[in-house]
Amino acid sequence: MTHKLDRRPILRMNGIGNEILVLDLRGSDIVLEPQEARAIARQPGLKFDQLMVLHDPRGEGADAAMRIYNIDGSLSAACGNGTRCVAYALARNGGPERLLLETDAGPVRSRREAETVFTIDMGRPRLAAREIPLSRDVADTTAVMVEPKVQGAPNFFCAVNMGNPHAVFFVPDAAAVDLETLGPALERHPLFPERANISFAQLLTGETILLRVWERGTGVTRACGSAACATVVAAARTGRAGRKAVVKLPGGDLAIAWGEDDHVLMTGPVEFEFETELDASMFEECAA
Ligand SMILES: N[C@H](CCC[C@H](N)C(=O)O)C(=O)O
Repeated sequence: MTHKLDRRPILRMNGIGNEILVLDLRGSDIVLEPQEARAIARQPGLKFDQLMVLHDPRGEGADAAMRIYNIDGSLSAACGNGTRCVAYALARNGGPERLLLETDAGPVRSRREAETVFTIDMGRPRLAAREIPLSRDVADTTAVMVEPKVQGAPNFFCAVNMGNPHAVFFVPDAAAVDLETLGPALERHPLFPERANISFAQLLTGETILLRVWERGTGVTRACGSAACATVVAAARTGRAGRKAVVKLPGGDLAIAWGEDDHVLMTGPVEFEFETELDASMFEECAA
């Protein structure tokens, strides 16, 4: 049996514990179906939080276009940790140290800071209710009321779109939050027509924030880069912290800076784990 993805190399990496696969399909017109992404996630050692697939760019000067799959096969237009992994994947073996990547949320730039440390320009946060998107037209997205209420959840959150939708709840003790229960209930709350990534943030100092995240389409992860960006934007908008902060996630730290030009920069490390190949047998169930 043959399959369009047979013998395609795939890299397994992580960005501070966010489990990432990178699949470079440039030079082909192959598009991965959601069920094929889910089939890859079922392979031993290939379970991922996000699968970053590279395609030929549409525009001049861009290095690649990215399609980003969650473990449930749904697509996200942004993934900070995965974008650092892509930057490493293309820079290794003497490739470019600066990239321009196309996403459905607009262009994203990366630059190498050290062997395995990269800064990603995640672009401008979008803050209007229809841009998050929220299903209610609230004027102030810094304090959106959870209505209908969710038992055990705080009543208010700050909404930020970083290319993907985020709800940030500030709590006194992030470790005490029941993420497995509140995460799914809030991800699919009627306020979010496209679902949302759900963050619980605890201010440690004016420039250090502890963060735990339930990711849309994936669940609990050890880190989420776009959520770290959304959290610093939310903290700055509400006067809780400055525009530069270190966000401490279960898998490690990210340095976030919301610049005067409105762009959010995220700096952090990546770890290369292994390279392997896809093979046709992985997709047998998809064909059935
Ligand atoms: N882990 C990613 C975000 C994944 C977001 C995805 N779960 C969605 O928006 O559907 C990050 O580092 O930014």
